[in-house]
Amino acid sequence: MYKVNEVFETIQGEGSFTGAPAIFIRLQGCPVGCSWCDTKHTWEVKQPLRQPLGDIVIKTAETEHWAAVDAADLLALFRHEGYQAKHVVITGGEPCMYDLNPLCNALHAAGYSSQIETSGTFDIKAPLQTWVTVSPKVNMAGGYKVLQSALDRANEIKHPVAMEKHIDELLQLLQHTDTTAKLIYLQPISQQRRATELAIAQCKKHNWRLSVQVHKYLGIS
Ligand SMILES: C[S@@+](CC[C@H](N)C(=O)[O-])C[C@H]1O[C@@H](n2cnc3c(N)ncnc32)[C@H](O)[C@@H]1O
Ligand SMILES: Nc1nc2[nH]cc(C(=O)O)c2c(=O)[nH]1
Ligand code: SF4
Ligand SMILES: [Mg+2]
Repeated sequence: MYKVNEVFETIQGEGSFTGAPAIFIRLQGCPVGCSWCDTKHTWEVKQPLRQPLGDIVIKTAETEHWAAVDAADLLALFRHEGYQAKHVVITGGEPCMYDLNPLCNALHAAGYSSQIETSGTFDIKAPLQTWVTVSPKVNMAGGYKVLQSALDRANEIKHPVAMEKHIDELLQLLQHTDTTAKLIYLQPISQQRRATELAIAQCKKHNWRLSVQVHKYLGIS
C-alpha cells in the first residue's frame, strides 16, 4: 500500500517535462529534513490522520492527512476524476521510501508514462522506463547521504540553489557521475531574486539548464 497525501492534475512545473499535463501522486513521509522544503506537510505519517482516498482527492489546502491505497485504487481514481493527462509524476515526501515497481508497472500497462521526483537518499525501486529526476540533498538535518546509484540512474539531476555553496556541492556530487546522457538543472529555492540570478549565472558558466517552478509563478498547484 502507498500512503498518499494528495492526487491532482496540473502542468508539470519543473525540469524537462515543464509544461506537460501531468497527474501528481504525492506520497506521505520524508526523513531528510530540508530547511527550505516546500512540502513539510508530507514529512510525518500520523496514524490518526488517515482518511479515505475520496477525502484526499478533494483537498483544497495542504494538510498532513493521507490515504493508504494501491495502484488499482489510483487508476480507478484517475478514471473517476476524468483526468486526461497521460504522464504521472510520483513525488512526496520521499517517494523512494516505497517500492515503486508495482505502481509504475500498473501505470505503464494502463498507457501512462511515469516520472519520479526523488532526493536520491533511498534506493530507486522502479522500472527502467520510468523517468527519474534526482534532486540531491546534502547536509540536511536528517543527515541522509545521496546515493551514487541514484545519481547514476537519474535521467535528470535538478539541484535546488540559493547560495554559492550549493553549486560547489553539486560539482562535488557530479565528480564520479557520467553526465553525458543526463540533463542537469539548477532550480532556484523559491522565487528569491538572488537565487534566480545566481542560478542563471551558473547555468551559463557550466552549460546547465534552468528550472524555475513555473507553477509557483502561475499560482497553480
Ligand atoms: C518537495 S520535493 C519531493 C520529492 C523528493 N523528496 C525530492 O526532494 O526530490 C520535489 C522537488 O521540489 C524541490 N523543492 C522543494 N522545496 C523547494 C523550494 N522551496 N524551492 C525550490 N525547489 C524546492 C525539491 O528539490 C524537489 O526537486
Ligand atoms: N505543478 C507542479 N509541478 C511540480 N513538479 C514537481 C513538483 C513537486 O512538488 O514535486 C511539482 C508541484 O507540486 N506542482
Ligand atoms: S527530500 Fe524532498 S520532501 Fe524531503 S525535505 Fe527535502 S525537499 Fe522536502
Ligand atoms: Mg511542489
